[in-house]
Amino acid sequence: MNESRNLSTRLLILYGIQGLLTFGYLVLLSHIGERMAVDMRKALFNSLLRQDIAFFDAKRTGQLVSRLTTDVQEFKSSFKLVISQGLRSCTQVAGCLVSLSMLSTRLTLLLMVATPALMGVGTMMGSGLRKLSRHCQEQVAKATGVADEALGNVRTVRAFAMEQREEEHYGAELEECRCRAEELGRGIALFQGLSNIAFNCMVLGTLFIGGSLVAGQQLTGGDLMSFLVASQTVQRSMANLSVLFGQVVRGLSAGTRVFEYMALSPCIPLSGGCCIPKEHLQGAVTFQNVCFSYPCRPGFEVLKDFTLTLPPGKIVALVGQSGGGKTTVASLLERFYDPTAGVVMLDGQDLRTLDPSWLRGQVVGFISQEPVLFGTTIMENIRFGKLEASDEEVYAAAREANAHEFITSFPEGYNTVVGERGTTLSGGQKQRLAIARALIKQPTVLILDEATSALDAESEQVVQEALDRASAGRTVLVIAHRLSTVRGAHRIIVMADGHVWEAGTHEELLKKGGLYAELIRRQALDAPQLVDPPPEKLKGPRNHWHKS
Ligand SMILES: Nc1ncnc2c1ncn2[C@@H]1O[C@H](COP(=O)(O)OP(=O)(O)OP(=O)(O)O)[C@@H](O)[C@H]1O
Repeated sequence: MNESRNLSTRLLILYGIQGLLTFGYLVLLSHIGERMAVDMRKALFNSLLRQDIAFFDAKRTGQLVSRLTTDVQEFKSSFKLVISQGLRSCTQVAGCLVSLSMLSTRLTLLLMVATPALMGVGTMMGSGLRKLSRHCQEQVAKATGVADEALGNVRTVRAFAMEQREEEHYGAELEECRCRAEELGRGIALFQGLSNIAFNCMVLGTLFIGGSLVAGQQLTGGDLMSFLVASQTVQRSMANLSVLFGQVVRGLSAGTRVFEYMALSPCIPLSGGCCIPKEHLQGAVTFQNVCFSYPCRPGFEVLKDFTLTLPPGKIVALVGQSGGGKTTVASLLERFYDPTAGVVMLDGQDLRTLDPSWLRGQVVGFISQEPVLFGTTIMENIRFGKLEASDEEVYAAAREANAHEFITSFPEGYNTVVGERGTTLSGGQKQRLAIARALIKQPTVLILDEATSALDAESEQVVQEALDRASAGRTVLVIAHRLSTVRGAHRIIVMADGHVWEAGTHEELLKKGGLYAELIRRQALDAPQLVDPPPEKLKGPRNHWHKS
């Protein structure tokens, strides 16, 4: 009794220590794992936000979001499993190998020859499994992309009654996911089945060789039994490791996918380069012999030897056929892309030498046809143009954009939440918020890309008033489809075939009788009243950009 009481007390103390250590390691593991996941997500998100626009042209949002969520989660789970189960199994294997060598060196040596050979085969199978796992995760990301697109554009899906098609599309992608996951499952099953056979053969081998050693009196029967028990612990731990292996494979390929994007460095950095002091900034823009192809379509030249000057404080209109490259010109001016040849200059300085953050944040204001707002308050949406803007500056920008009145008519005023992408606002209201957001940074150069073309006549007039006000004293590039909206521009540039076809004022171009005159004639056929509008119509919403 004394002896067992003694042993029991020691065991009890050991159990206590084990409980405490288990608690400690799990707390530590969760602390490290969660921090690691947060750090990875932050680093990946930072890296994604810094990528070139060309990168986003080639990727689907769902795939990127899947890397931020599923892949990081998978990597974290594997990391935790490897540390908890993996470390335990490895320690057990190492401890038992010491016991085994003390029982019989010869048997242990045999075991140690067989084990690396088996592990070599396992590693080869493992690399195949990793490939399968990567395909599987890519397919999951693809399916997520389909769901993301359908849910993000649910209004369009509903408007075209395409719910069933989207269901089928998503279902097909999920089926593909299932096939790949099952293939991976079969691979892992084969791997585990084979490893079980291998380990059982090793037990059999031990019994066979150990039996002959017992017969030759080189080993006692008791030692052989101890050897078997210890080698079975090794086997159990190895089996655990093989189960863990599947998880590690998934975790590693998830990690590879996350680190792949973290390691990417953009061609156009977010910042760095010089800034032109405000007092010297004039806003003269020059495109000199610019050639450009989108990186995702390298063989297709959108701009060919394109030369254009935007004089400071003047309004230049860019017109031409759809797909002619007008928006591309605006993208180059914002330095979303760099030209493949030629140079874009601001006040005589190559854009590539200027700080892109300064250029986009303080010099160029961009108002597009379909403004995108964030699902937050009106105040925050306007302040997106200049984070440090005071409330007064926000109100002033809203007034300038003809938006103050409608904002204050809402019960919550500037604190009204606009819904995801601004869905709770009308097109004209969204556009005016986008104008306020662009104006708050007091840009020197303003780009208006079909800013009023999505609006009805009434809201177009209100928005146009705001744009007229905003254009005063700024270098303005207006991109327009409807030629009637740009008659008053200081200069009209007609783009065709990727370069400037003709340029001049409305009157000069009409007199010339070239492409512009032809486009005017064609549009006039669609809307005859635009050819020669009566004087009072000139003040209407369809006649803007007068050289006032
Ligand atoms: N991100 C992109 N990646 C690849 N090609 C693009 C991309 N954006 C536009 N393009 C292609 O470049 C060409 C010019 O497009 P762009 O949008 O500049 O024309 P646009 O004159 O503004 O047309 P629209 O008047 O219809 O808006 C088109 O052929 C278009 O398919």
